[in-house]
Amino acid sequence: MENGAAPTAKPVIVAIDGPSGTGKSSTSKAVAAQLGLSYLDTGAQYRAITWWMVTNGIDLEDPTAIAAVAGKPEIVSGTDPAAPTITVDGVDVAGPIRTQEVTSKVSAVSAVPEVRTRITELQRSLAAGAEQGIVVEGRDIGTTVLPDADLKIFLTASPEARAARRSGELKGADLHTTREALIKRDAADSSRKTSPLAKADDAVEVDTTELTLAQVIECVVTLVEEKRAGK
Ligand SMILES: Nc1ncnc2c1ncn2[C@@H]1O[C@H](COP(=O)(O)OP(=O)(O)OP(=O)(O)O)[C@@H](O)[C@H]1O
Ligand SMILES: Nc1ccn([C@H]2C[C@H](O)[C@@H](COP(=O)(O)O)O2)c(=O)n1
Repeated sequence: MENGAAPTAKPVIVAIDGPSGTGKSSTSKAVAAQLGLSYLDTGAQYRAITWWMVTNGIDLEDPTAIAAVAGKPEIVSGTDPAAPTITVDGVDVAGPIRTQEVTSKVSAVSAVPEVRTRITELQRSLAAGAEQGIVVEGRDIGTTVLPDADLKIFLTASPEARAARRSGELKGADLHTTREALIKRDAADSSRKTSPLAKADDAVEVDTTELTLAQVIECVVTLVEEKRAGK
């Protein structure tokens, strides 16, 4: 190098999409931490705006009512993979956005185009500001939010494996009920008109059904490293 400075790696943008319980959050966080990248959980942003709507008594059966207030809450995501944060109007909502009530309503709110436009702007701005690069996980990252991402991954797993993982988290939750709820949410997320859950044509599909989390992380780290090496 002319000035003697070490060459700096170009920021890398990684998009990880897939249905619920395929391991997007666990994988993305670990890959980002291992590679020194930022991390963005876009589902948390949709959950945060849903939490705000529930808290403020917005009629979630009425897309026009949702659209009218979509610009009101200020949503801030912290992108350190070791300690990701999410606030709404300065309130830490990391816990409240994981309640059953929010989970059951988030698909309806996230289907409203004005909500998606708002949240997509936030996501693009965070990705553009990530100095080392970022791992962004969600449903439409490779197709809509960051179509020029350096690497796109689409995680899948059987409904049975996903339900077993979720039941393990929700101590004692009934496997059948959990499986049905996952399938219902996936159907809603895949069938909405605006940027549905979908695999980008140029995404690498990884079926995690028979893989441990450690194996999935290793697989994605290798794919990012190969991409960075120009392979
Ligand atoms: N390959 C795997 N094998 C076993 N368990 C896994 C695997 N990947 C993830 N898990 C576990 O499954 C659960 C769900 O994973 P995670 O939250 O990462 O999925 P997700 O795709 O982000 O789900 P959602 O979209 O609903 O947020 C977690 O408890 C996680 O530890
Ligand atoms: N890019 C995204 C991310 C999430 N959503 C919606 C659809 C999901 O059911 C919901 C919650 O996501 P999770 O926390 O389970 O990852 O948010 C979306 O529409 N687009």
